[in-house]
Amino acid sequence: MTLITDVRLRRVLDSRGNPTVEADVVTESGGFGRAAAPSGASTGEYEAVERPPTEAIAAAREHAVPRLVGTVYAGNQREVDAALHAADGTTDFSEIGANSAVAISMAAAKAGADVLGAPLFQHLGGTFRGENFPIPLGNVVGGGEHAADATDIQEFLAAPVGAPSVEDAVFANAAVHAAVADLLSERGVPCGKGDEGAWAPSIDDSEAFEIVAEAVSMVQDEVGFNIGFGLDVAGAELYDAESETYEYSDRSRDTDEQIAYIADLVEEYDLVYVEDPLDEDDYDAFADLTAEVGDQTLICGDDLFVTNTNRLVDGIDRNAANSILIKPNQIGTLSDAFDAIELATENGYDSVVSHRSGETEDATIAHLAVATDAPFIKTGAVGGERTAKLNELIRIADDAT
Ligand SMILES: C=C(OP(=O)(O)O)C(=O)O
Ligand SMILES: [Mg+2]
Repeated sequence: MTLITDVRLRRVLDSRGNPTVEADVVTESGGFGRAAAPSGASTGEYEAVERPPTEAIAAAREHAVPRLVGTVYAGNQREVDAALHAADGTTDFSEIGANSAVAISMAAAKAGADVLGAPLFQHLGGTFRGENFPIPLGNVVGGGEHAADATDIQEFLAAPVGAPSVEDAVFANAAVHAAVADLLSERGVPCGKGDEGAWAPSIDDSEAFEIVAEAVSMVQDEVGFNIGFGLDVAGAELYDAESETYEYSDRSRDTDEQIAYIADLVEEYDLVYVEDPLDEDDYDAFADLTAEVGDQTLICGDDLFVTNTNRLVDGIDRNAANSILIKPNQIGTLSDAFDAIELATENGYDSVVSHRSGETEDATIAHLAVATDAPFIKTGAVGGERTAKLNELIRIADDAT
């Protein structure tokens, strides 16, 4: 019943107004799935390759579609993803593009769920999934590669760790986002939003820390549960390999100073989450920081691990980080993303399923997080392409998908 009978690919718009790949998968019995690839701006050096959409679509039509249609069952995700790898023939999807691969992989999963008449999370995770929900990390202030003239640190994230339900958590993040706007306005700071909907004021990091800490504490008092906050430093974007320093607007830090700086921030703001505090090549520095503060906070590898089990094995061997960001398009298929989550879980690393800065209304990651029992999801706080995922989580909790 889930035999794939058609795969259609097209260019659609992403949230930055750039073209991206959308895939439709149709099965023998009329099952249908549609999914679109997201796209990063602060991409890791070791990510699978995103090709220009027109090229990715042409290559996938030539190499992948003939291998899937009439041969592969959408209900068998491993088979779909193995066919995508075989069609591509490289280790990094540089032939058909990770954007074509991930769009097809996710669309096939949805077509498989459609035939079964099961919600996507249940098709992917099994019948006993759907009881636990990830804590949403929502960025409320940001800069780095996501906004010009804003903070050096890429993302300041609300983390409603004490929320009694996913719905409460989602609304708490939106309330922190709104509280930040009020505080900025009180200070007379004008601002627009960055790529992910976070406020992007022209302030330095220390002022952002003050404002976010205050906003979090205000909302925490209102809602009566614990809200922490976290960061995505996007350290690789700050790191200058030539001088071996992290370049902030007001100063440079060498690696030891960067480790000490982050450890101080964890202490001072009781941070519950720190993503990519260090350069993507520096496992040793990640290990040093994890040894120092890893019992107090999550140290998460995004550009460090790029959802890749080979890189995660290296991290586990060296005790670098204690958490991994999971972005399906960094690795190209849902099966590979699943393998990364499984390996992480087996080794005590928490998984954080994540959006990209360039997104669409696709909500697959909400289902992926529930299917894998991931403890966290990072998908923004406001904005249509972000709320697509947050609202889907609320619907899953309400049994309404
Ligand atoms: C979501 C992120 O940004 P991008 O998609 O630009 O890599 C991130 O760095 O975690
Ligand atoms: Mg990141």
